[in-house]
Amino acid sequence: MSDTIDAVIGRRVWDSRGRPTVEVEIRTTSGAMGRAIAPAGASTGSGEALDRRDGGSAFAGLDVRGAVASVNGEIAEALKGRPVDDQAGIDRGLVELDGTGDKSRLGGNAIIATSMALAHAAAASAGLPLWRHLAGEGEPGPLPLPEIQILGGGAHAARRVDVQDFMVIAVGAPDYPTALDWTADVYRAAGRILADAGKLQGVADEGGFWPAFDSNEEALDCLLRAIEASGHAPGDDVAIALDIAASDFGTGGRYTLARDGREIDSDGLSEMLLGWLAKYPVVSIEDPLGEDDEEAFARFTKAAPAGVQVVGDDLVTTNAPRIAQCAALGAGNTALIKPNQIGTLSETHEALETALAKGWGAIVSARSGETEDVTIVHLGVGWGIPQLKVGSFTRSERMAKWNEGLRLAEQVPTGTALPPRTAYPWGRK
Ligand SMILES: C=C(OP(=O)(O)O)C(=O)O
Ligand SMILES: [Mg+2]
Repeated sequence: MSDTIDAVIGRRVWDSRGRPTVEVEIRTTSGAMGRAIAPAGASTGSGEALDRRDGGSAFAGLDVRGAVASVNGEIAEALKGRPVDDQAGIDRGLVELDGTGDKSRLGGNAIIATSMALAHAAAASAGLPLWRHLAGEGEPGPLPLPEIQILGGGAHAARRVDVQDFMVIAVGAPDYPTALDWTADVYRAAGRILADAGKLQGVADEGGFWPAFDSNEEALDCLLRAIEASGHAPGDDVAIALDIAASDFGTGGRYTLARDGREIDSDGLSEMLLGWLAKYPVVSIEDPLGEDDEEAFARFTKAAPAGVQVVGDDLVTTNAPRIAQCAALGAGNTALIKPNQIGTLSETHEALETALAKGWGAIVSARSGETEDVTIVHLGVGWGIPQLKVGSFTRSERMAKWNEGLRLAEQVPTGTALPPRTAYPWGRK
């Protein structure tokens, strides 16, 4: 007889932007416990599950008391007595109980925290680490390759520059711990360069430096110089990854650039970005065009140099049918996987499987509003997702995840090595 759910507790806790969010704790009759916290995005895609938010005065529209009440009321009532290992059945039940299609009645935040807490409780009940429980009978993947923000911009840094994330991927690192070492070298080098130039303005939402740059290109030049100054070979050892988050500065194929207010069309934006791909060692570019600009997204994907990863985030919002639709159009070749975009772990897994079945790559990702929750690292290992995106290499809500990866590196039976270089499209050696 499988262990059953005894109690579901919703709790109001805080995220890294100082906003309330939802924590869920699930206890079983055998005494097992699982706990998870919902993250929150700032540059959200329009297809995302909707958080339930409320509150007056300082928290107008930002509080989560209603979502917490959903957990302690309807959700707790529906889950009590159910087998803790029935993730698929319970996730389906949550979607049906909500009944809206966008999860707005119970709250996307209430539902994803419940769904993730359930996985933690089932793992604890079985006496397994979460990654092992998630892998089931299958072989867990190796540690995912880290994608880490060095400079922040866009909606996460008051639009000082258009591009939201200037990141690095240590493509030449032999293993996960070394990838973190090399990224730390680049982060420190960037800090020194910015401080010397008097361009430092603290850190953006995800902990990357928030520089006083006057153009996207100035940021790209700085990042390239930081890689060089760190002693690692740009492109071969440490490459650049960008999240343009273009939906944040354009709709209907018209884009407005932050510094000069200039408006450009889809072709103009594509041309600018393709120029960067030719000039800088960029191996991955996310949301280069807006979520409603699929045709241009497809043209860009085709025009991008071979081996460059073109990632859909706002474009596909971790939604399996949408990933299939974009794959058919040729818009993108890699899906960003954010569990709270779709709202349950089962639907997240379906999105991942759809992406992989279409020949796409996949990156499991944190949100700009985060907490100490480390569930996504276990998804990366348990489900064999090849890459992991978690903002910067500072701020503890980010370090909780990178450090959890180091712990898992001691446990994953396939060892700590990244998949063979040839498994990655950007292999350059
Ligand atoms: C992590 C991101 O930011 P947010 O959580 O604000 O969507 C992103 O756009 O990839
Ligand atoms: Mg993004």
